[in-house]
Amino acid sequence: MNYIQVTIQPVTEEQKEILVALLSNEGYEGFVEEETSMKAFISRDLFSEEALADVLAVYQLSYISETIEKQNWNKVWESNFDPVVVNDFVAIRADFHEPIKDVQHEILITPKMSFGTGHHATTFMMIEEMGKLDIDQKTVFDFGTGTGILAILADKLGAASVYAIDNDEWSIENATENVEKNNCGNVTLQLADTAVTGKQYDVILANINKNIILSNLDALITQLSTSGHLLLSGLLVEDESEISDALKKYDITHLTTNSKKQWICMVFKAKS
Ligand SMILES: C[S@@+](CC[C@H](N)C(=O)[O-])C[C@H]1O[C@@H](n2cnc3c(N)ncnc32)[C@H](O)[C@@H]1O
Repeated sequence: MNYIQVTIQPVTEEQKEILVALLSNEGYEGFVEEETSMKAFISRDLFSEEALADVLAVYQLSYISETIEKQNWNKVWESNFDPVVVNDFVAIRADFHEPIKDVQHEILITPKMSFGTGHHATTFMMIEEMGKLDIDQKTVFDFGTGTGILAILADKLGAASVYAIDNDEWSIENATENVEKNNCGNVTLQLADTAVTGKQYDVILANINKNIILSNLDALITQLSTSGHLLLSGLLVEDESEISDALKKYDITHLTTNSKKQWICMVFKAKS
């Protein structure tokens, strides 16, 4: 499958954060941020000049686009992938990096076309919040697994089982490789595009975006076990009130909202 690489330049740090959110909603799957520019990738059949122009019109930005092959895409990722360390809790690296010392958990990721290397503020905050939960022997659902990073961490934190889904075939392929690389025997991966699974979970992780979270909210809440935790991200600061309003009709307590750059991570607990 061919991809379209869109290069946007010049672009500020703040604009990059917002553009990642807006372009994700349009089907863009990967982003590489450089000093004054960013690259965004989308499969050719989803690319629309009109939709891109609408998003970029917000900041009156210009772009160039080119068709690229899959293997070039991977090289772009690899050359841009530096290890990420989340406090002394988790280090995320590729196997071509040196091992990272003095962290509780190391996660190996082959950075292909999937989102989830720890570089993004949303993944970083989800990892931080997972570190505050007791996941040992718990059942976990990871909605929108990307590279599988959060599912892998849940397994390393002792989860009894982790069910992780993504609607992107490349992500499932990449997550499968990463789950194997990290010897995570309790993770099950599935290609799926809805949070409806018909099962209950002690911990539900959803780092996606506002629209997908809102359209799956009912399933996310009703599948949460008594006293279970729900972690939501992929949300911008301005999305918080809409999510809070949508959750008012459910028996769930809002514990915290953390923020990093323009992004937030919201933590909820089901009532007992
Ligand atoms: C922001 S990434 C998060 C990846 C990873 N969980 C992390 O925290 O870094 C969101 C992921 O959700 C997937 N996704 C988007 N819409 C989805 C849907 N309707 N059903 C399942 N997965 C979806 C995307 O393909 C992408 O891999």
